[in-house]
Amino acid sequence: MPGLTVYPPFPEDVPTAPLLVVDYALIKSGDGPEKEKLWKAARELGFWYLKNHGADAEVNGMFDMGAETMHLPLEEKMKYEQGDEGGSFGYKAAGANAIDDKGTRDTTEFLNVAKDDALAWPAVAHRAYPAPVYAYMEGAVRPFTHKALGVNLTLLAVLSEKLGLPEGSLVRLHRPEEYSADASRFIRTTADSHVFSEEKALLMAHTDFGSLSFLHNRLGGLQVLMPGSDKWLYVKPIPGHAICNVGDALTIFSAGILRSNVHRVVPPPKEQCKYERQSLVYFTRPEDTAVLRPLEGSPIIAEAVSKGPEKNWDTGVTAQEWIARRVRARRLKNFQGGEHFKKTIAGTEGDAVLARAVASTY
Ligand SMILES: O=C(O)CCC(=O)C(=O)O
Ligand SMILES: [Fe+2]
Repeated sequence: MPGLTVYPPFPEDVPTAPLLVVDYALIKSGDGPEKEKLWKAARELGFWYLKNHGADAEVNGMFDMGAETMHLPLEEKMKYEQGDEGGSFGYKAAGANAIDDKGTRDTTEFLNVAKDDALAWPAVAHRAYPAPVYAYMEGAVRPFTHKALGVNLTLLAVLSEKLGLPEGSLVRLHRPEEYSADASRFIRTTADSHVFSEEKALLMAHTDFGSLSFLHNRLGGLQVLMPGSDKWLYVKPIPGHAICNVGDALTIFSAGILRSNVHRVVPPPKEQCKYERQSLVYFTRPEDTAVLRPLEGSPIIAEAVSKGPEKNWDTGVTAQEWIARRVRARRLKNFQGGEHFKKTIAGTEGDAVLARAVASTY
């Protein structure tokens, strides 16, 4: 069973990013200092560890589901490919995406299972998935979706309060029963594509499109671009600790107060690179129809808007449009040269930061 693989430990002599550790049990009990820690992490690095999240069993079930799916013949997985039109649910084959402005093919495959399909099952909300998704639906996919929703909505409520928004503002933009691009993603790169090199990104430098990501890593490879620098640092996986991060939508809703930080995935460090890398993430994204612009009713957001008039945070697009554009831009079939790629893929990080991040990768 995949869950039984024993990996070499993350090397001790590799520098790592200083993520704060937030205790979800304390957050749930309303602990003031812990909420303050989350607030600090979400503004400064935009990444933090989350312990005591209570989803370990569901995460393990999802790794089993994902491994079974990935071991299906390519021909079978291709029946569920996400396509080139900007839809992100379903399977994405290795090589379907560009990872840089030269149009280099990626080597990462993944499967995105929509929250809407998990919650609607046995009815279908959006589409069909490979058989293991259904075999694990009751045992892992639905329970993981529920746990991830619970965690992320709880964190959103705290961030909403800290932003000084009217009660429930952020949670109301993420109602589980409304359609959204929320999804559980299982990611795999095989060991033969891991030549240990920080120059070879498995997942290009990017920011996440949505609101909050709830990530589970067993091997290293994830790196964050340290704010205000050109320095990439590994995020060390810690058993039982999720890695959480802020995505573009929260940056826009808060007029830049919350940080959607640039990150990437490179081959796992040292001995770890001999192993297939698998990871699991739940993306919480705003409801499809939510318009991405700073939220009303918070004095500090209003102040951030007035202080930064050079940055127009009002995108004028819905969450659905924002995500579809960025997904579409990555597909190699839609590649129309470097300038077009950089323009269509851009998130909230600003052209200069992304250009620097991409340039320093390749
Ligand atoms: O695999 C990982 O560690 C990170 C994945 C990621 O950043 C993403 O899918 O957006
Ligand atoms: Fe990401």
